[in-house]
Amino acid sequence: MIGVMGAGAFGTALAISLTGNGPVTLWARDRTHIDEMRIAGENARRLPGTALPDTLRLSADIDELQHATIVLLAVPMQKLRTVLTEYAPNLAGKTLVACCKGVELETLQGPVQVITETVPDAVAAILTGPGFAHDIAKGLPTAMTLACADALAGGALQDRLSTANLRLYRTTDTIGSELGGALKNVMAIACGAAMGAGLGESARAALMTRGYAEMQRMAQAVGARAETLSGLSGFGDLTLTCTSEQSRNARFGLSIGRGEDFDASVTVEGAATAQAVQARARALQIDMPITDAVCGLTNGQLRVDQAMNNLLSRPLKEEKC
Ligand SMILES: NC(=O)C1=CN([C@@H]2O[C@H](COP(=O)(O)OP(=O)(O)OC[C@H]3O[C@@H](n4cnc5c(N)ncnc54)[C@H](O)[C@@H]3O)[C@@H](O)[C@H]2O)C=CC1
Ligand SMILES: O=C(CO)COP(=O)(O)O
Repeated sequence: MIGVMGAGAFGTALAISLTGNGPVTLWARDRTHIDEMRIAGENARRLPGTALPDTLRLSADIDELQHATIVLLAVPMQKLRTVLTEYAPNLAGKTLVACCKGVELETLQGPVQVITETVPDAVAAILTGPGFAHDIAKGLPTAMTLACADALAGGALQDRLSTANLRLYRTTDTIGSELGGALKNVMAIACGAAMGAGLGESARAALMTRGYAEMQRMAQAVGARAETLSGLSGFGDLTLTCTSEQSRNARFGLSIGRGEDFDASVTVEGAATAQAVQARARALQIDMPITDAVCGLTNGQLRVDQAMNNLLSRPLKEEKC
């Protein structure tokens, strides 16, 4: 049995998709939400419009994941440690697959390291890459990355979690995979802000490309493989997120560019991640000007015109990572 913790958009979409492979239990901490989903036959709060399969088990009782060998962790990055710490006794010895994208603000760690610290005897993996919850829930064709440092366990997970429409590629590079997914959200905020402020598609292409150079710089400084960043979890997800208004990070950026308010209850991973990455980049003396710009935009210290001016007035340089 596969367990999914977190009945948000992504957890629900993965749970729907995986029911074709065998028994799945979707767990949420909020019993009222579970009852609502049982009555409505859909997750109206987070994934309206897609029916939940009859075979999908819904539960607010963590003991129902007792027989799950694999548990997907589909909660926001900044909540991952709290959830894992609370339920560590229930999760010991299982294969835990992070489905979140980001860097923890307090520790500057990614999801795999957070799993390893909180549930030391678990096998830790991450599922990341270009895929919107709504697309996956509808069964549209999607390809993503499954990263696990243990190659054997990663191969087994790839088999268990791939479906007819969700094609997983495996890697042992967990650091590169999680950084790609975390950093693309920062770049999506930058791209959204540029589009919202009317700076144009050429500016967006420049931000995506130089943003990708920043992603490569940071990833390689912390031991990731360059090829991982050029794959689905890096370049693939950067492309999707920076060019689609389905992305909440891009929409958040758009609202900044347009000077509009944004619903604070929407999960936007890139804002906290930008601050965490900036702190890590400073400690490692890595130049990340677009990340700096996003920090300034999201903490209200910079307007879009000031942020763009900072980027444009940097010394001219040779094009490289
Ligand atoms: N929505 C999407 O298209 C995709 C999302 N992701 C990633 O998945 C992660 C989750 O995102 P979504 O599901 O979209 O967000 P969401 O906002 O739809 O859902 C988050 C869920 O986490 C639950 N949650 C929050 N704190 C919790 C806690 N302490 N204990 C238990 N549950 C808690 C919330 O109740 C909510 O149901 C993010 O890191 C996101 O980047 C990755 C790929 C696609
Ligand atoms: O990560 C995603 C698609 O791969 C979803 O992006 P948002 O979190 O910006 O909506």
